[in-house]
Amino acid sequence: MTFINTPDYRHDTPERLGVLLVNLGTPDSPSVPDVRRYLAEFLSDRRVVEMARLPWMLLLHGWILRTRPARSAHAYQSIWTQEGSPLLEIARRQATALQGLLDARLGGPVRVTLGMRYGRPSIASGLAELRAANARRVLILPLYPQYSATTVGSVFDAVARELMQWRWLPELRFVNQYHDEPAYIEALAASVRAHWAEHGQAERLLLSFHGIPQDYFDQGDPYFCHCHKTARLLAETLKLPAERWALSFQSRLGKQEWLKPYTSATLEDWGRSGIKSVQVLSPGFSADCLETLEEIAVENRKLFLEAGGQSYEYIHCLNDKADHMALIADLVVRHCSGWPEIERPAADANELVKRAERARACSPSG
Ligand SMILES: C=CC1=C(C)c2cc3[nH]c(cc4nc(cc5[nH]c(cc1n2)c(C)c5CCC(=O)O)C(CCC(=O)O)=C4C)c(C)c3C=C
Ligand SMILES: [Fe+2]
Ligand SMILES: [Fe+2]
Repeated sequence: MTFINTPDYRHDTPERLGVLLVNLGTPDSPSVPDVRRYLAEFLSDRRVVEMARLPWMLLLHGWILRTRPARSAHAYQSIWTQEGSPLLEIARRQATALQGLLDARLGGPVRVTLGMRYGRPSIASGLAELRAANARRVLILPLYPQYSATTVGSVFDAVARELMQWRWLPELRFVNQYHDEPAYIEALAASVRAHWAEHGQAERLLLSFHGIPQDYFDQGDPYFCHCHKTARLLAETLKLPAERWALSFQSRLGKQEWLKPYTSATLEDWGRSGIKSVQVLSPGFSADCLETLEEIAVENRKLFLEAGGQSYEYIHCLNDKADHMALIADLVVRHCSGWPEIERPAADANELVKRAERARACSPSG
């Protein structure tokens, strides 16, 4: 076997714990060629599109990648900022905040890096940074609260594919989901309450999650159930009666049936049936992105107002809010329990040096 990614860890420097924060990823720029490249990578993922390969590749390259990039690029241009794509910029802020929290709590033995499932910085580059930091233990933390094979499963594939090329593997742990974590539900509830304190309460609260094809759920993907549990716990925490809120699924693509009810249809129904004011939250997105800033905040607003609604407010994702990042830091600490960086933090910095010295005795160069 040829290992492409050598040389490996070092014997002579203190060991660290690495945290790879992962999110979906975004194009390098909102230009049509960059969006096409991004969509080609994303939509070639077998976890995302389960259709038989040959017909899907013909459809993808023969039609979708010739038509969709222009439309998607236009949408990306509308949300792009000086800092670039909101998803990536927020992910960077999240990584910085998490590093700060873990440093304050553990005194410095943890290195946080970022890896995007599609586009850059890649999962491979994030793992390489962790290896360069001598992170012998690694926690993979996909920032998807609800598990789906299309997202979390796909992150696993990318990590495994990269590590197949390493000779010296890290110890590895993986966060699968955190859809019912009390601190996550409480952070969502706090963001809704803060919005209510400033703007008052609308007639209805819509909890809109990214959809997946219905067929994936029928075959066993637990995503639908995770979304429902998150929504129920949030409504209970907010003490919202059933008639004041609903759950829906957005971002449908293609002609097949996706999870229902659709966000767009729900908002149109509400507008037509005399509901005047709504607030919309997307609890499944840990960071604002195209799907919230354009599809929810702009497109769906238009649908509701055209159907007769009068007031439409979008409540932002948790992004790098303090309570959100504190819960992520807590997830890290709990998932890494038993590992030395967590169990014997700052007070034992000397111990780390001593261990590095002991290890040097058996390194080829030592
Ligand atoms: C076949 C398609 C798709 C599945 C299944 C899917 C699942 C899924 N996606 C997210 C989160 C995000 N998706 C985003 C954008 C996006 N999603 C799809 C397709 C599927 N997603 C496409 C083609 C796009 C690109 C934009 C477009 O052309 O419409 C984003 C935003 C990325 C950004 O750059 O801002 C996120 C985030 C989840 C959580 C999910 C399943 C649970
Ligand atoms: Fe998506
Ligand atoms: Fe979308």
